[in-house]
Amino acid sequence: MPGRKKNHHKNSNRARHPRVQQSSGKEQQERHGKDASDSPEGENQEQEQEEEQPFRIAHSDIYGRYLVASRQLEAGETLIREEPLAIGPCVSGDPVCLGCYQPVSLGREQYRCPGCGWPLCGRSCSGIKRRCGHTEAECQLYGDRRAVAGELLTDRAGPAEVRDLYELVMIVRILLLRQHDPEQFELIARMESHTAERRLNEVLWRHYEEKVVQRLRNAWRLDDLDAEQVHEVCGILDVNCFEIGQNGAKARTLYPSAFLLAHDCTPNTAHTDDPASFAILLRTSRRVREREALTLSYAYTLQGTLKRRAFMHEGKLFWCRCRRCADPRELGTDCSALVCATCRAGSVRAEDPLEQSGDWACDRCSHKLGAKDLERQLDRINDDLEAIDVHDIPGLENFLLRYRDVLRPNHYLLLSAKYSLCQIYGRTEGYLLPQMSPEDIARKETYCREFLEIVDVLDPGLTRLRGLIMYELHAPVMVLAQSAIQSGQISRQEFQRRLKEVVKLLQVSRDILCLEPEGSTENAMGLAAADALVKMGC
Ligand SMILES: C[S@@+](CC[C@H](N)C(=O)[O-])C[C@H]1O[C@@H](n2cnc3c(N)ncnc32)[C@H](O)[C@@H]1O
Repeated sequence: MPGRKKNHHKNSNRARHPRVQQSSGKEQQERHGKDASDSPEGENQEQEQEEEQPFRIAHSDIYGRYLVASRQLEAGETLIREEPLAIGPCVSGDPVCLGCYQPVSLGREQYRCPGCGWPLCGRSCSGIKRRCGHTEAECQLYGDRRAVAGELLTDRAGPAEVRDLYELVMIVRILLLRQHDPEQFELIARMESHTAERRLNEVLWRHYEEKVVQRLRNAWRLDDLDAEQVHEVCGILDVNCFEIGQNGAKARTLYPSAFLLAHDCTPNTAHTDDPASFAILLRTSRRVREREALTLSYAYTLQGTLKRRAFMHEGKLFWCRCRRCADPRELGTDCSALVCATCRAGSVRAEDPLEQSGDWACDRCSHKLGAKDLERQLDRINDDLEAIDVHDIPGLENFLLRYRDVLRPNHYLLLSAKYSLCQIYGRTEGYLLPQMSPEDIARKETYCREFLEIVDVLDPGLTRLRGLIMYELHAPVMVLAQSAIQSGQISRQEFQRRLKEVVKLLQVSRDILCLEPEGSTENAMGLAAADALVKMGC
């Protein structure tokens, strides 16, 4: 889930988000799943005051600590706006500037920090000597270890080496906080790390022992390193980090209270981040009942149950058992179903989706498939999709054709291709709207509608995906309506009906996308929607 701004005071995080209240002892004992409309007992005056706050902390055996709505919340209410306690590059093979997290190259021409040799976007990067960027303390530490840090980052370094070096940055930053800002460090140290469970996973534990603890101790000569504490920090990062970034920047962040949100595969909040301060802006995406858990999705919502659950289990150490995960049809979307390879008529779905390694079965014949085989098949199809250039319209169309007899139409891999097509039809040379045939325009409209139907169920309300797809949909509806009225194919009345739909699509996408931070691509689309409405006289 995740700038450059004036130095923020260490207390600013706490000042800029609503005060988080602890819930009553009674509520802390409450298990998740209890009817959210139950009225809390033992309400007192103090609690009445708390009603002013949009949320408070509760506790359950399943979620641990989590946030609940302290009153009914309407869609679009701001819940949290807070700056990160810690920020650093994501764990990937892509080098970024340590100040602003924009991509950099590792070639000779790339500007480097004179102090430590790490690549920076330029000497005027706004993140230099800033708390949310490349600090003096970090520069000195790396500078003293040039031979094991910055100097290895050349264009001869492979992606694994680059990844390993960048992975250390945020860990080192948190360890530096321990010395330079113990109060902030303490807030991070209180986050869930799942260290005991992680220790049982030999592969994972060895990775962090070799790539992090031993490297920092032996190569980086951080002699006073407490190995347990480093493992704890690694766990905290894996469990609590948001991946953020706008306009090409990519960073991971820890926030003082947003980390408390529980996961749900159809969440009731949406968030974005401010490109200048890296602050998270968290809002309700739909109406939330009093005492309902506030949730966000830790995984990409438009993935199948098998993948989402595996992701959560691997990184966050829990098996999701939400309503969507428990339903073989994923709330009616069927976005994990396959076409039966035996009878070619039935649909293959998980017999019990909460049983990760259980069988998948056809609803028409006796065909069954083990989850492992299915995973391998899906991985192969996914590799095929990944191999297609994001602007390759014929390639993506061909992908849809190739797999239409293998995957059900709403399967998440087909949806992923359709989503790309929704965005590139009308924006790619050769397929700009005036260049497109009526058939291609109608195809864009169909993909947008199919995608929107699923997003309405899986990521409903004021969510970025809905805003984006509605903006994409308005154009083909408008163009086709205009050509249909001009050629006399539709009546004036039908034309008016279609125009009304265009206005509605633009209004909703404007309302959603204008919530995105200024300067972001999404916000620009929101402004374009607003502009189009003005031109239409609305
Ligand atoms: C980012 S932390 C959330 C805060 C955490 N509950 C705490 O007390 O610090 C993520 C962890 O919360 C728990 N969690 C969140 N959502 C959950 C869910 N839907 N089911 C089970 N556990 C969940 C898991 O232990 C997960 O690793």
